[in-house]
Amino acid sequence: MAKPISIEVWNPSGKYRVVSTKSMPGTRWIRLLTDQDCRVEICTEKKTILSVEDILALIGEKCDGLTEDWSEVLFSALKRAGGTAFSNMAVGYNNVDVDAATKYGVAVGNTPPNPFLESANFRLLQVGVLTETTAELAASLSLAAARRIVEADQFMRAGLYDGWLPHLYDLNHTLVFYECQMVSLVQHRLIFFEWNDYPELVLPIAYGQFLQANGEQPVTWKRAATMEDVLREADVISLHPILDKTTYHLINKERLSIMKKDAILVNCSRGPVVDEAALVEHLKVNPMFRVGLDVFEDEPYLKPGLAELKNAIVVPHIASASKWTREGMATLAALNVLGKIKGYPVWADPNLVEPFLDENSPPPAVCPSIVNAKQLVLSQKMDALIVFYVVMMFVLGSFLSHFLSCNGIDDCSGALRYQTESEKAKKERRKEKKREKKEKREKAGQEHEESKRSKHSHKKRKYEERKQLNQKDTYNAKAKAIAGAVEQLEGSGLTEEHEQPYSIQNVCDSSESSQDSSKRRKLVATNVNQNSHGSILRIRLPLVKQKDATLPTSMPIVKEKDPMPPASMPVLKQKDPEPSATMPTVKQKDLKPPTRNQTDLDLSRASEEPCFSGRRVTETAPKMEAADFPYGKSTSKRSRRIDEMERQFRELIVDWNPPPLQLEYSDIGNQDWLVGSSKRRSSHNSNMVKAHTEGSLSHGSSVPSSLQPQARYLPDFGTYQLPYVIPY
Ligand SMILES: O=C(O)[C@H](O)CO
Repeated sequence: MAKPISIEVWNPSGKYRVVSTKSMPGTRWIRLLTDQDCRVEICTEKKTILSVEDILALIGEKCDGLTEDWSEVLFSALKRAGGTAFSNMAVGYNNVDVDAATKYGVAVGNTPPNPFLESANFRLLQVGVLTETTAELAASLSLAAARRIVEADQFMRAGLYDGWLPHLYDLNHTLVFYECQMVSLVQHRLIFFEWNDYPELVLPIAYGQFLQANGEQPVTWKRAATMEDVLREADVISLHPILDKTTYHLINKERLSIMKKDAILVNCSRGPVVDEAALVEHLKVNPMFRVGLDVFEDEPYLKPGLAELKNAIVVPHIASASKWTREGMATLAALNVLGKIKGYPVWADPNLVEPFLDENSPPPAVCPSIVNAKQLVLSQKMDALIVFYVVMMFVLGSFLSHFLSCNGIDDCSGALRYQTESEKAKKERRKEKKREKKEKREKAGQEHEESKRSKHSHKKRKYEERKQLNQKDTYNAKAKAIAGAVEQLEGSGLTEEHEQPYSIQNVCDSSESSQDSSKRRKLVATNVNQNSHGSILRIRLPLVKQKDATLPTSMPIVKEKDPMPPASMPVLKQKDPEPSATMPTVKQKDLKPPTRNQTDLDLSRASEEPCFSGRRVTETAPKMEAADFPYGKSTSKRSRRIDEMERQFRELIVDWNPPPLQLEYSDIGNQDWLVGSSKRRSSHNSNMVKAHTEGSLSHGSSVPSSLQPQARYLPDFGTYQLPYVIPY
């Protein structure tokens, strides 16, 4: 039976029993535990190192957590007592059998920095609780060794100093740091000591960046390919590895032998990293070789002979010995235990310790650093800063993606896409509407001119119609070619656009159009579906002004109240009836040949235009039959009806050739009673006909076919004047 261990108890009625084998710096760690219903027992034994029996006695029969050097025996004892948490008050945990702890389901905490946790390198300047303090000591030992401070101190105490000498204790060294997370921070401290005037400092990139960021000239640095290279070249070597089987006796007899005879070796990591016995021998035969040691192979003991060597500086494992660091370590150790007892998740970024160390705010409800968290499958928790960072990256990513796509840049493939900015589209639409209104005004004026044009012979009109038909055919051919080219482009994926068009931007989109907006939407949808891969390519053809706007264009003109979907062909004015040879800007919907609804448009136009014989309609009709017409039976019926009417109109009126007349007397010109106010306008026509009639009479011949009566359009009445009027 082990003798009783002296303890002090905090919060005796606490639900959870937490034992500390040492009195740790500060009181915050105690408060954090007691606030969470923990009874805290602190060993007050004068012994620095407790025996296994002592610890077993401390554990007792019920213990929830504890801090001290630990092995299988202790972990099994802790397990038996119901304990699930252990924490080292140290970053290093070579004193802990982590596998045994894991076997007994006990979480092992440490006090970061922890270079071997995945998140350790998350932030460049993340320092943990020990880093800077350790760096300070490494730098101090380097400087002390380099400047022979301890020797100089002893020299003075021995009364040997009798005046200044030119070569007393001078030195010029290169610094090298081997395998450490703390390099940049060690160097940070070195800059604090203004060691950057040394000719060749071997430094990490991060330090150079740090200096530059602070407006300083980066010191030169280089990265050695092998450790041997470092050892051969360096004047000062500071060791900061963890201790495991790969770093045990890292510095041995052979490696010592390749180092410069006046090199400096510093060790603030773990004693067994250096073969201390070999070191003692090396120091003896190389009096200018110096060491600064914070840790020892048989700590707390020194290898025989070391204590007598003047070229060795030895300090009692004080690398972490600053108030802030040591109190911070105590806090982190306590929070590891508390977090496990409470079932908190594990902090995902253990080197980020500030949230735990801020005395003015409660620490996060997490375990700061559990080294066997993965093995125990403990859940992780990111700190708010990391979450914020991740969220921001996501938001920025989305924004960037949106920005790229809005600017026609495919962020995945890098391919360019046509622009789709709705702003641009709106502007275009506004322009289009203005243009359309202007056209309508012009047309209205042109229709007034129309009566003047009646002097055109039927032949000429037919010629013009044919010409227009040719133009239309040419246009259709070109439009087809363009559509083909566009299809190719679409196929190539170079110009694809992955959204529905905002509207169809041609005259049909006029605000004056009574076209039902839902129909417009339907049309959009239809066309979208027609697109094999769902992409839409928009190219707009420039509107070309007509030279003579009075004549019907070969392209359909959309009437205001046309209930049908917009024509697929754009308005093309006559000035340049051919489509532009340059790449036109036609919207994708504009690429189809005219469809049935265009016929309606044509017909409606024809019904206004006396010169419009209907032939064009007849000729266009077969094409339209073949055209893709997705609007259902009723519309086809209607079209057929219109076709029929058109045909009758043509047969009865347009193409009607009356039999030769024996004109005894004609009162054909005397139609004023019929047209009333249009008398003045029509009088010219009447007179003309009359003159011809009279001429015929005088020649006694039949009326030439060109003078055969025709239906005429009376624009003021919006109706036709038939060749023969039967008064009633
Ligand atoms: O590992 C550590 O944390 C240090 O060696 C303690 O000072």
